[in-house]
Amino acid sequence: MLRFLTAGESHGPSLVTIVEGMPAGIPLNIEFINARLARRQGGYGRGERMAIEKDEVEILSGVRGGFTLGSPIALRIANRDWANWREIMSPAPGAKEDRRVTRPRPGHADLPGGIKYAQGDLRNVLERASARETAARVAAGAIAIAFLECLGVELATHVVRIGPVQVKREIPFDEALGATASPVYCADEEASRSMLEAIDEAREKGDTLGGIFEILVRGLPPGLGSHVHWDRRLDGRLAQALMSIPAIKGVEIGEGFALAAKRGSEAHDEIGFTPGKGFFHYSNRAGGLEGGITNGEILIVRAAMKPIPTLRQPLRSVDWITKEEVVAAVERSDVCAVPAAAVVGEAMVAWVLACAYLEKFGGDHLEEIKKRVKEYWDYVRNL
Ligand SMILES: Cc1cc2nc3c(=O)[nH]c(=O)nc-3n(C[C@H](O)[C@H](O)[C@H](O)COP(=O)(O)O)c2cc1C
Ligand SMILES: C=C(O[C@@H]1CC(C(=O)O)=C[C@@H](OP(=O)(O)O)[C@H]1O)C(=O)O
Repeated sequence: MLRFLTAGESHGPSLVTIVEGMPAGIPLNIEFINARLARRQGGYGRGERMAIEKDEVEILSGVRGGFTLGSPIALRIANRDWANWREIMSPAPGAKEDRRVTRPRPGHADLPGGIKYAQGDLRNVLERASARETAARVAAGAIAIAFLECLGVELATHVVRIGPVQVKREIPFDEALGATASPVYCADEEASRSMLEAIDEAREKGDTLGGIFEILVRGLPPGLGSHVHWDRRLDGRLAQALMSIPAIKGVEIGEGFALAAKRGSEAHDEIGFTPGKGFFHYSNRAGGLEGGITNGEILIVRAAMKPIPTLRQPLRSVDWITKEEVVAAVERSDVCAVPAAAVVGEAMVAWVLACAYLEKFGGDHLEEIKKRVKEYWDYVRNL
């Protein structure tokens, strides 16, 4: 079984990831992971924290000579900001009473987390609820991407909405691959410019924006996931993985919510067959998944992110200790983090797909898995 755990507070010394169950023999180098960490830090609309951090991974175990060993892979990403928080975040006794966070921010874990974990200082909740943790996920996801690339799988991730600005046309896979050149990771030039303006306007007003990103995956065989049980359906697993990203509030597969308004005759993908290539669909409204199983078409997954909840013009709240009406705490914050969230989304989708591959094909060394995958493709193409 493939799994990963992360640990680390936003302003603690570092983030830690342990990846367990990754096969041996996957080529992996630090630059490959760091490039993805840098991409997560980027994207127009980020706040001052990203000027402090320069995320770089340290590989503590599980990789030798540029290849995974099959043993647990332990990764560490240092928090540079730790130097400024040493005293406040110290594990030693002696709470800093005067520095407590007591004005819960609407839209954050501050209040429900404070109630649940019975904390006098809401910082004890927000430190771990912070999306800083997603850097650790991107590091784990990079290993999953390295694995998938060896199996001929490609991922393209792009932003399709920021606040009121939506991309008005369908972006094909190869064009989506180029989205990283845009400051908002959007492949459409005109929409990209309007997105930048929308973010600037929100910043000027002390406001924030959300949006939608899309992940396309090419090269998946039909047959990953299963219809036989609720927790084996790949659509459900992808949705869970994406929804677990802070601030993600909706996930769509294929045409998703729009399908609800269509007639059946306009909603489904007719089936065709080419000898020597196998079955195909004439359209891909299902986004590559039917019955919780990949159907051989490009996987299309979208996720909607709500606007960043920390506002420079804060919303009403109630002091956690005195119960007086106050305005919410203002922490330094991003104005828009949809491009960054898209990178995290890509990592999570890659992770779920890596799990699905291992479940279907098994194997402990990459070459063993590649052989099984190739045999399966031969079967699929020659049906
Ligand atoms: C990459 C990324 C960056 C984020 N940056 C901020 C931020 O700077 N300020 C903030 O208040 N929320 C930020 N968030 C959102 C909060 O972490 C999130 O809304 C909060 O943890 C509550 O979780 P929920 O929205 O899933 O309910 C960010 C989310 C992501 C994915
Ligand atoms: C640190 C990251 O994002 C943070 C996510 C975040 C939140 O509340 O989720 C709040 C901000 O933290 P800070 O208050 O330290 O500026 C963001 O910068 C990161 O993405 O690496």
